[in-house]
Amino acid sequence: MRFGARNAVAPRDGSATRGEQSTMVQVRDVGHRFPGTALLYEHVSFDVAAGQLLAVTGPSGSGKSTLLSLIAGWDKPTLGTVEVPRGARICWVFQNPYGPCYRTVLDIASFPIIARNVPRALAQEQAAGLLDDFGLAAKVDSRFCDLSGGEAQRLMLVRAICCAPDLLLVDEPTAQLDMRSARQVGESLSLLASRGMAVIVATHDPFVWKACDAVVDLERFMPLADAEGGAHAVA
Ligand SMILES: Nc1ncnc2c1ncn2[C@@H]1O[C@H](COP(=O)(O)OP(=O)(O)OP(=O)(O)O)[C@@H](O)[C@H]1O
Repeated sequence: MRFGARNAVAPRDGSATRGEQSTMVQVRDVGHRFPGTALLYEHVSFDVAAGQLLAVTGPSGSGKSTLLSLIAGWDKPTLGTVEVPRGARICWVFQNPYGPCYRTVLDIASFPIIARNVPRALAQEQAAGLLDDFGLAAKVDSRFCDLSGGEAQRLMLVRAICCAPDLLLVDEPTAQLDMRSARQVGESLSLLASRGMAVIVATHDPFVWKACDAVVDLERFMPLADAEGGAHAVA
């Protein structure tokens, strides 16, 4: 699929038209530079609706993580606008899985649910169901530090769902994973989107691209590429 930079990401199941979907992120004509540096990119425009999975790719240093932080509201774009509905819950999954070594997988996953005042037994039941969905049923009693890299990354995704976000931002989730684990993470991200959240993942990984509704390649938005004939988003 190839689409113009201003178009919405295609509906996941093809059933809804663009107007019927709730837009979670609207990026319009965005360009960004840090003080004293050149523009990383310009004229970046796309929408992401609830239930959609979008990859942001580009060479190292092209500004993938920076774009996520503009969407999260941590930074303001130098040019253009980024809009996320007021009150939307945003969750960020970092590149390196992190957790307390001696806590169990079930403890780590259920904590955000317990923190919303759900009784512990019910929270653990909900978390256990999600861990099962993400292939971690056999690991519920394992300690965090005994998990493989892929398992730990999938636990971070489960934990993110347990925070009940509307928008999930995921930064390079497969950087240290083998192909099988990378494919599993791609499938897990797709599962998250199918449950109704908007998911944006910064990634170089073709296994993750495959799972996505669309891919925005920042290389096409670098000022030089623009001078050579215009910017596009591709999928
Ligand atoms: N606060 C900052 N001040 C100045 N420059 C910055 C700042 N944050 C990031 N940069 C620079 O902006 C560029 C884009 O960084 P960013 O981390 O967004 O790239 P990336 O595409 O995610 O890279 P990678 O794939 O290597 O993780 C880099 O050259 C980086 O050094």
